[in-house]
Amino acid sequence: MERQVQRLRQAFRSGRSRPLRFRMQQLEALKRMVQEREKDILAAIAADLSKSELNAYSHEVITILGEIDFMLANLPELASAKPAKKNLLTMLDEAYVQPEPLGVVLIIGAWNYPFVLIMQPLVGAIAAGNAVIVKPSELSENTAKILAKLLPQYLDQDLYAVVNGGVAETTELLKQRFDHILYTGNTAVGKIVMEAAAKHLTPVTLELGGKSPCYIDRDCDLDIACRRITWGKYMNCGQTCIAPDYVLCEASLQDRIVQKMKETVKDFYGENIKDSPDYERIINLRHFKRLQSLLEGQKIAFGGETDEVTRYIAPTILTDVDPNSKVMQEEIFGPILPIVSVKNVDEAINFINDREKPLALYIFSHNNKLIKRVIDETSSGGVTGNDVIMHFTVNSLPFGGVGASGMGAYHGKYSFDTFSHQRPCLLKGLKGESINKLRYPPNSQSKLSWAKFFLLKQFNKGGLVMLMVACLAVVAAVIVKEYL
Ligand SMILES: NC(=O)c1ccc[n+]([C@@H]2O[C@H](COP(=O)([O-])OP(=O)(O)OC[C@H]3O[C@@H](n4cnc5c(N)ncnc54)[C@H](O)[C@@H]3O)[C@@H](O)[C@H]2O)c1
Ligand SMILES: CCCCCCCCCCCCCCCC=O
Repeated sequence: MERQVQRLRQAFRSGRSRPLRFRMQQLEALKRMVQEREKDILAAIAADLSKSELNAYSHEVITILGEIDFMLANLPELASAKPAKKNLLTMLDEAYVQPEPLGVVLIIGAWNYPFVLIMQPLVGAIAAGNAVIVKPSELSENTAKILAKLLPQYLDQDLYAVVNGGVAETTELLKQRFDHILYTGNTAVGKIVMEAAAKHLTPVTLELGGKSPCYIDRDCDLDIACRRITWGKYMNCGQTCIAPDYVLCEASLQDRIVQKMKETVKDFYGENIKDSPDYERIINLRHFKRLQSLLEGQKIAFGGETDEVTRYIAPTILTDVDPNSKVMQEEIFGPILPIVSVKNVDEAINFINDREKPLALYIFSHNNKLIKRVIDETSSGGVTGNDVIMHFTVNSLPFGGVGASGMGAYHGKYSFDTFSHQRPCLLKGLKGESINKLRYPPNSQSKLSWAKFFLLKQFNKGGLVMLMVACLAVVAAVIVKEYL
């Protein structure tokens, strides 16, 4: 591992990853890879997640092509130096912010969207000019293999590497020094990553999880709300970081919600859900049994059927759920939707604020003021109003968590910024030395007054005129002294 990281560091030190043209070429190659090897990529995702190739495309590939196109269109501007406002002392100088690559970065992906969760950060890391090691999840082994096979065929092999493996290999990798680590996965491992990074003062982006609440107001279109919640909850068999984890609503709405979601499930997946190509399966037996245990002691209003052989769990809704029951103590990350009754939106807000900050928050209401109030009085990684999941698809929005659901963000411009150092640059001339006497010792009250005047810029309109006059006098004096 150490030799591999050193090799990438040497390649980074060569400066080859910095020229804009090179970065664009690598991104264009990545796009070619996705397009030319689409069938292999879809087959790998499908095999890992028991997913149709249509869903593999719409859940993962489409996002990556969109991200690459965004970066190709915007990279020249993103990577350009940004002129900065100056103060009176530096008004004759050049001040700007220069984005620069961080160095060698590590991207650790998770199994539930195995292609997106490696490729989307990779696009940003390449765009920012870094060398990159990606470590796909060992649980989505087919996607991990295809990435290890294809990326070296399309990308510069000295600057971009794939390391496959599980806990042992990831642990070894985390002993190395990186210039940034973007980790996607559960909170417990997020702490391990952060602890390892701390040893090298490596900044981290932690894309974690949590229980994303979905509040349904009594004043809302229940048909549309239930259709959208059903889509986001049971997509990928509920194994989505920002899936609505549980519903909060007044008790009087519960039965109608169940009925409408039941009808929508039938509409989406047909009479025999098991036969639907659009309904996936649980990733492994460990998660299957974990999810089965969450059903124990619960009132199953809909679904609940399971098949261990195929790791099938039916779209399931639980009603009258006790907030202290097991299903409400951990991220569900499966096709089980608990409904917890609250008296009103005040109680919903308190319920949300009494728990860890979630990765996402959803509110359904006709009342936009209520939606904005819930947003203002709670916190979450992100929000979608009157829908679920969709904030993930807007790459002008930063995607990330807060508190226990993560730190940092990426997507679009935010990926570029995450993998860049925004370097402040001030270029001064060698003239105008007389003004610098203000800061040289010996200090004095007069110098201090001038310093306040030049640096604090606290003056009223009248002072503005005085300022202009004073500036002109100073500039004239400098010109006379320095140039004549
Ligand atoms: N915020 C996001 O963008 C996002 C996206 C997907 C998933 N998630 C969250 O991720 C979680 C599901 O992912 P998961 O954790 O089951 O995925 P996972 O099991 O694939 O693990 C994620 C990565 O961590 C590594 N890993 C696992 N255990 C480790 C250890 N002890 N030491 C070092 N590395 C280790 C794995 O090799 C893998 O690459 C959920 O909480 C979900 O909400 C978040
Ligand atoms: C024609 C409309 C197509 C809409 C496609 C919507 C795709 C949603 C993709 C969601 C991916 C969520 C990944 C979240 C990562 C956490 O698990």
